[in-house]
Amino acid sequence: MVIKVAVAGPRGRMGKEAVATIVKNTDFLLVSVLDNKNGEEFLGDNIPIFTSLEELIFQTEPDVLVDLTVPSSVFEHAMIALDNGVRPVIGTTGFTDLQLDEIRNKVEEKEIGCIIAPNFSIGAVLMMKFSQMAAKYLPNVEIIEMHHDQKVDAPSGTAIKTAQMINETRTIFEQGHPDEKEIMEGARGANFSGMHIHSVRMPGLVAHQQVLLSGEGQLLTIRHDSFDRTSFMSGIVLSINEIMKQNTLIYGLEDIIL
Ligand SMILES: NC(=O)C1=CN([C@@H]2O[C@H](COP(=O)(O)OP(=O)(O)OC[C@H]3O[C@@H](n4cnc5c(N)ncnc54)[C@H](O)[C@@H]3O)[C@@H](O)[C@H]2O)C=CC1
Ligand SMILES: O=C(O)C1=N[C@H](C(=O)O)C[C@H](O)C1
Repeated sequence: MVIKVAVAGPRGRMGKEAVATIVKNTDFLLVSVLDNKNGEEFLGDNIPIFTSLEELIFQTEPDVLVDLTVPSSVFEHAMIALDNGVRPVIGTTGFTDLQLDEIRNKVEEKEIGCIIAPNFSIGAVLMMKFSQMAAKYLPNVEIIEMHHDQKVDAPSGTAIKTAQMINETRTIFEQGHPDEKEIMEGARGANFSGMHIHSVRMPGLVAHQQVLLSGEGQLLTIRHDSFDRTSFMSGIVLSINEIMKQNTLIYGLEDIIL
């Protein structure tokens, strides 16, 4: 069966790459795209562009909505898709915990699958998993994520997910000196259960993260680099195929890849 796919954010950095990947894949049919800044009626020769998700769903009946937009619209897209029986595959980051809970509840109510993948690249998923394993033995953790300077959310979705996974194996404690004081605000980064997350934004970067884990007299560094957005595409293909078989919320690809 060919899977009918719609893409939200088709003209963004990730959206363009995803559209090209989906069009090339003979298991998928790109039926429509959702963009907030329209001007034309079609993307390429014949893919209709919509500015209303409800209208897109009504007219083109996708099985899956791939969302690669912005933190301020992704939650609404996910809820509309689920309410209309369309399975979301979400790469957009910047969800709040409350929004994640609401999506989880909606997925349970509707009994259709939804994937939220903070990072679609296999290397990044392995970096998160290895960091989770290592933190059990080396519980002093600092996460340094580095991205291009057009990114609107900080910390990155990958850094938050890494910290959440580490939190499952690391005994919670406040790192650093008990009397530590920031002379300049933000010097120690964000604090997640006592471990710290630092966000770097610079032109020329794509998506990079290193996790520093230390113990007595030793430091382990686990690093992943995405040099190109093609690194995310196999995860998007896997997610579109997988979500057709699922009826729960999958948050992070580690549960379906590893
Ligand atoms: N999960 C993953 O592996 C990855 C996730 N991302 C995330 O994907 C998202 C997009 O990243 P980029 O492509 O770099 O951003 P971008 O800014 O290049 O693209 C976003 C696109 O969404 C469009 N857009 C904004 N609001 C919209 C709406 N309401 N409806 C439809 N389209 C809308 C914009 O016009 C823009 O073309 C970000 O949240 C980023 O963090 C990025 C790379 C990998
Ligand atoms: O905005 C990006 O570029 C990326 N966003 C995701 C995140 O916030 O973790 C995934 C990847 O790091 C690229």
